Amino acid sequence: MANESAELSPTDWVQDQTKQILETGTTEGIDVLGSPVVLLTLRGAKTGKLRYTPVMRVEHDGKYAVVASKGGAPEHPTWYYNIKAYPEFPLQDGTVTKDYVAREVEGAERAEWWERAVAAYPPYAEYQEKTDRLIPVFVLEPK
Ligand SMILES: C[C@H](OP(=O)(O)OC[C@@H](O)[C@@H](O)[C@@H](O)Cn1c2nc(=O)[nH]c(=O)c-2cc2ccc(O)cc21)C(=O)N[C@@H](CCC(=O)N[C@@H](CCC(=O)O)C(=O)O)C(=O)O
Repeated sequence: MANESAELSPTDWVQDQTKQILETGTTEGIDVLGSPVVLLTLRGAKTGKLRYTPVMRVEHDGKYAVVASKGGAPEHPTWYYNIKAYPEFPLQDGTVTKDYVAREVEGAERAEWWERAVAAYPPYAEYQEKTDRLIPVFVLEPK
């Protein structure tokens, strides 16, 4: 997977942040409202293309949560379907890239990780207020 080239987001600010990570070789120094970011490389559910997808960094005990918030929009980000289709993918945190397996979580496990996510990036709480869509949470465990 590493040698296949991946696509950048069509969204300018996301593309800019991804380019910075690729050029500097680290996610260090990339933030959204002061909170750190990690970089996923996901495979498109329909096209099979690799796609760089930055998300907020929510880490605990070597596991990560990935929150399909899309700013509280009424619909899931399309990358939600990419993870559902191809749940094994690399995550870059700082200069380290490792493979993880993602699992959508619910109930008490989701609540536990949602708390961690809001602690890492408080605007997630506002996003959930904005929509009656239950914002999906994936937990990523090292492969
Ligand atoms: C615009 C669209 O974006 P999206 O997948 O809906 O995701 C929207 C955003 O969530 C995405 O840009 C995130 O990276 C934004 N984002 C976060 N988004 C979040 O939802 N949560 C976060 O925590 C988050 C943090 C974050 C930090 C930094 C940063 O720069 C961006 C951040 C997109 O990229 N479309 C592409 C790809 C579409 C795609 O993935 N197609 C799939 C098919 C998908 C399907 O089955 O429908 C395929 O190729 O097969 C396109 O239209 O060409």
